[in-house]
Amino acid sequence: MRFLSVGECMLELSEADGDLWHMGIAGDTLNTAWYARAQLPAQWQVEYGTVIGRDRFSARIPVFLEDNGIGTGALRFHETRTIGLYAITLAAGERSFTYWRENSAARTLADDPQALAATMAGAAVIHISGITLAILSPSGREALIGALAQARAEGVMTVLDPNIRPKLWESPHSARDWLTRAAGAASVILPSFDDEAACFGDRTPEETCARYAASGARTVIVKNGGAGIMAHHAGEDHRFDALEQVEPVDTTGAGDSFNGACLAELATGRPLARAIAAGHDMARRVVRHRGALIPMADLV
Ligand SMILES: O=C(O)C(=O)C[C@H](O)[C@H](O)CO
Repeated sequence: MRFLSVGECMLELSEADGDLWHMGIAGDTLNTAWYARAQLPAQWQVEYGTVIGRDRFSARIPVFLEDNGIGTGALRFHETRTIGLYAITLAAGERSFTYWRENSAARTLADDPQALAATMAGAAVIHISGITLAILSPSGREALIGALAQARAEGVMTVLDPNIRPKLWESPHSARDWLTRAAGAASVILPSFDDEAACFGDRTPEETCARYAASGARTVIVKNGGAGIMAHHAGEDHRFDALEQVEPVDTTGAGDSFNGACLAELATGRPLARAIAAGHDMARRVVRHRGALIPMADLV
């Protein structure tokens, strides 16, 4: 069984001490693959699909993936571009990002629809995010949504986390339009309420859940920063209580880690409540750690 996550991973700078910064590798879809790897049984293959360059910084990516049990069969190469970079700044544990990624190799990941389809062939789960869409050209977005819709029609679990980053979209209108189209190709949608409220004007998690359920997804789980979760699954609505809150050190990757653990449980046929509990447990660990990724050795 193959779990494939497609998007952009970057060099990640997180503050260490004054002018010293720690360099890691992260990116929302990679983060989700990472936590899915930690949660899935060993017989599952987890792969990360992106485009990287031929330079030394890009060369770190396949080594990093392989060292951590993530397959590189879906990696492709751009001859002249390189990978992007982002830095995390923190205010009372809440993160914000600065990006240097305008011309990254990953922006070309859907330029060749045949190569994209070959990457996706044979996967049981395909995960993308709103960031994957936001970085693409309009024709790349069309190609990616088309490939996802095709996979869904063939019975693949197709997953969208809208993960809305206003800085990456041309306009709020464009974000709403493309995300609504992508939602129509997803069987599982994992939005975060605060992002959706800001972009779509949803007043409650119930509204977010109903809007995405109307696009035809089998499963919608509305993350809410550890507060109560609203979900829709197999035609029914469900509410899950808030869990005990933890004091965050850095919230980077919280939603992605929730996705990874939760999807691992759903993909292996576990009940919704167990999948949500696994997602929460993972996210509570991640917010107590600096940067998006807890070392794999500490997870498995
Ligand atoms: O913002 C992005 O594009 C990133 O992928 C950086 C972070 O790792 C991600 O946003 C966390 O969800």
